[in-house]
This record gives sequence, structure tokens and C-alpha cells, in this order.
Amino acid sequence: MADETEGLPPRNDFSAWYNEVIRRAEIMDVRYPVKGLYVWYPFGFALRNHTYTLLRTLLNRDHEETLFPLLIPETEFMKEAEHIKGFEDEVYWVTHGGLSPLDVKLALRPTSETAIYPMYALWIRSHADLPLKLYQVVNTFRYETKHTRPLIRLREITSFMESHTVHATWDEANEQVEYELGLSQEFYRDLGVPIIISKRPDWDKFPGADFTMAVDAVMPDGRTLQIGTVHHLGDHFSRTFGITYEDVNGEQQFGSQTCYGISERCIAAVIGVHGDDKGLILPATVAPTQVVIIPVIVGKRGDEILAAVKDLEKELKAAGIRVKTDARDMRPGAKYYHWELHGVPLRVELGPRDLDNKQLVCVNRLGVKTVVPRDGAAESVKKLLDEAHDQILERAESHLESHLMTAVTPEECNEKLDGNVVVVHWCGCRECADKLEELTNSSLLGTEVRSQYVKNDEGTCIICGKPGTAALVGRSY
Ligand SMILES: Nc1ncnc2c1ncn2[C@@H]1O[C@H](COS(=O)(=O)NC(=O)[C@@H](N)CS)[C@@H](O)[C@H]1O
Ligand SMILES: [Zn+2]
Repeated sequence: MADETEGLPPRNDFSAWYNEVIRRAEIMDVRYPVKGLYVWYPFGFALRNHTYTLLRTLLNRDHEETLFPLLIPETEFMKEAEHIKGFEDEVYWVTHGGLSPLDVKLALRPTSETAIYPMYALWIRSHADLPLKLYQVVNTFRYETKHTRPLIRLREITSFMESHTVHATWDEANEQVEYELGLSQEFYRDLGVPIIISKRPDWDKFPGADFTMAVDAVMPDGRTLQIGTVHHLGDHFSRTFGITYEDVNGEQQFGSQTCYGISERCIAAVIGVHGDDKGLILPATVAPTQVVIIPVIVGKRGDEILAAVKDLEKELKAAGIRVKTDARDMRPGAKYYHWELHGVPLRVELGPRDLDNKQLVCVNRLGVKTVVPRDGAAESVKKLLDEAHDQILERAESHLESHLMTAVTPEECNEKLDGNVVVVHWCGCRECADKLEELTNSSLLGTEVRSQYVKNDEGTCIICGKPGTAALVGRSY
């Protein structure tokens, strides 16, 4: 598929590196003839499926999966005023069936509130029907006008996980917001991606929501990537769509709702946060191939080595490890290059000396070499895969920590914003935020900041000097 000889651009030229690694590591093909729509290569799709299997495992603890239609009638889509305002210039419309114009035009879902909530209104009658917690993983469509980019900003979001829950009270919905934030923390820890959670300012919340909690990653260039959002919808949508239930006293009450979204940006974060100059570095939790065995054929013992490699592969497979053997007739170095580009967490070399010494030489994707006994290979490999995960998480955490700054003046903030995220204090008023954004060409990302590297403390507003609280400022994708 892709020519493997020339190297990748250096990672500090992140945009060029990212575009090239998406192609060379066979994640997505960007040549599809519609802007913002991309094609999954099989390797990328395998990575996507392992990632979403992990996400479904976490969601299935207290949600059920379902599937709603793609097309939303204009009559439903246009019901919630805020929602329309927020999406009217992003939504695609279907106006014809064949040659005949449709009497009601149909929206391609940009997100599915207006498809799901009319059905929730039919399903929910009594408090006994609550809480209702469903999710779906679907493609959604947004006519993005900003720069589109594979996995990061698509016009067809191919892997849009959206969870929609209904509760008896505002507080119970709020507990669900906290639950989904905890789920995000676990999901991203399993991906080795450190996150910062914050409350988006009012002008940036999801259209129709009470408030939005956002999950941000910091990419190598210091720009943030919003890799998840949890919205407390209050009863805005339940009033619009008539989602009511009979409470224990026989009274009709409006439901309180949340919705939660994660797209393939989670994969962009794995690629961006972990990679290096040689290509992808994949966490073993989602790597399509976790281990590659490289037979080192020297002299006349080729058959013996290949037989030993076959046994080893069989043993690792039987232990549930996703393993491949690369017995191609090419230089070991060229093989290493290929598997490093594809981010394989662990390489196992087996040559004549290793045969005689009944050992395996294991090298993880960060280059850490360990010699282990051939006996008990599956256990040793699983342990090395866990250690490799800890190492890439530690590497990512220290990158995040070193790219989180503080500033007390707009000038200082402006200086430090290059390649970093900055924590300031902000009084909470829009004017000061606008001023800061204008002075520093950045966005005020959020308050109530939750990260082990950020003190969510009080201070004086960076613009007006009035009492303020910690706020995250950054440039985002
Ligand atoms: N054009 C896009 N391409 C890729 N991912 C996107 C795009 N637009 C949004 N996302 C991701 O999708 C997540 C959810 O989108 S959202 O608009 O914030 N929230 C919703 O749509 C809610 N209905 C929750 S499902 C965002 O946090 C962001 O990570
Ligand atoms: Zn202020």
C-alpha cells in the first residue's frame, strides 16, 4: 500500500508527521472524492474496532446499546430552538427520493437527540421506566467549514458513540454526568492518554444543554483536542419532546437528561499523543498486532528456527495474544522498521543463540530490551506488554505535565501559549474572556479544571484583577 523506504517527517513538524503517519501506517486513505470523508484501511479499522470494543465494554456496565435511524424529519429537528441555532449551518438535508421531492425534508443526523427523544417520549411513562441509559455507535454528518482532517475533523464522523440517558431528577442526571466522566477517565487510561477535564464556558456549551463538561488531550504541538463531552441537558429537551413520567405521587414530571459523545478523535489522540519519529506507538489494549515474532535466520539452522517460531506463535495465540510472525525474506532491520511504523508494542527475536540458550529477546516499542526464558513465554510476554503500557502512559503523562504552564499577565500567557496549555485565573465574565482570547489568539477552554497537574484554586482575574478561579487557556484542533 505505501512505500516504506523514506522516513516520516519529524514529529516536531506535527501536522506533516500526522498526515504522513495516517497514510504510511495504513490508518485512513484521504483520497476519497468528497471533502471531509475518508476511507478506513483494514489496519486502521482493526485499531478502531479494538478501541470501540474497549469503549463498549465500559459502557455496557450500565448502558444498553441500540440503533436509531440516520434520517431525521425536519419537523422533529426544528423543535428545539437552541439546538437548531447550534446546528443549522452544519446539517446536511435529503430533499428527494429518486426524482420526487420529499414533502418533509430529512436531516442526516449531526447528532441524534431529535431522532431519539420523540421515541423516548413514547417509551417513558412511569418513574419505573427510569433511569433509561442507551447508547449507539453510528456515523453522523456535520458540514464543517473549518479545516477538515482525518480522525480529527470529519464531515462524516464514522465512529460517533453517543449515549443518551433520562433520569427522574436533575441531581440524578448530574450523577450520571460524573459517572460518564469517570468512564472517560478509565477509557483514556486504558489508551494511555492523559486527559484534562473542565467545564466549558457557557458560550461553548452544547446547544440546548445546561452545561458541558469536556475531556481534552494535549497533542505534541501543545494544541488541545476535545476527545469527549458530557452534557447535562436539564429538562430542556424533555419539555420540547414531551418526555414525561408519572412519579410516585401520580404527578406528571419532565425527565432530566444527559448525553455523552466520543468520536474517532479518541484514535487521533492515541496516534498523536504516543507516536514518535518512527511512527505509531500503540497501547497493547487496542493494538491490532500486540507481538511480532522475527526469526533471525543465520547459517544452516533456518528450518529449526522456523519450527521453533511456529511453536512460539501457537503458544502465544493460545494465550489470547494477538501475534504475527514476520518470516519474509528481507533484512531484520527493514522488518523492525515496518512493525515500528505500525506501532506494534512488542517484538520477539528468535535466533540460533536464543534456541540454544532457551531464551527469547524481547524489545518493546520504546526500545526497552528484555531477555526472558522460553519456558512460560506467554506469561512473560503478557507482563512485558503491561510494563510497555505503563511506560507509554508515563511518557505521555510527563509530556502533558511539561506542556502545562501558568501565567498571571496576558503577555506571559501569550508567550507561553506557543506549544503549551496555560492555566490562568478568570473572573468568569465574558468581556475578560473575549479580551484574553483576542490578546493571545487562543480560547478559554474551561473552568473547574480537573487534572493532577492543575491546581483548581482561586486567584485574581488575569484581565480585570477581580477574584477569579483557575481556567484553562489553549489553542485547539
Ligand atoms: N467534525 C467532527 N469530527 C470528529 N469528531 C467530532 C466532530 N465534531 C465533534 N466531534 C467529537 O464528538 C464529540 C461529541 O460532539 S458534541 O457536539 O460535543 N456532543 C454531541 O453531539 C452530544 N449529542 C453528545 S453525543 C465532541 O466532543 C468531539 O470530540
Ligand atoms: Zn475579569
